Amino acid sequence: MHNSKLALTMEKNQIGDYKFVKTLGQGTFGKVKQGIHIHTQQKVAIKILEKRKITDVSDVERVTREIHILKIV
Ligand SMILES: Nc1ncnc2c1ncn2[C@@H]1O[C@H](COP(=O)(O)OP(=O)(O)OP(=O)(O)O)[C@@H](O)[C@H]1O
Repeated sequence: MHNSKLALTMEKNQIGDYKFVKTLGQGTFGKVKQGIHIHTQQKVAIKILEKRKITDVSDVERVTREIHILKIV
């Protein structure tokens, strides 16, 4: 499976071409930050999953389902 995200580098305030602007909220599995594309200024929401919080099979299923739904859009 092709996954370009694997090639992204993460610095303190930036991931790939997106700079972190601020924290939007906190969910069960991690934080959601507002990001802005460094060239186009497009604003996005970036969910940062904390692997240690994904503990059982139902967590994996929930996270996987959300990733699949977001990929369709
Ligand atoms: N696209 C978005 N735009 C703005 N804020 C967002 C966006 N996505 C998430 N947030 C904020 O981040 C918080 C955490 O989102 P996240 O999807 O991780 O968890 P949740 O759905 O609120 O809760 P849970 O993880 O328990 O299901 C949200 O409650 C919201 O405040």
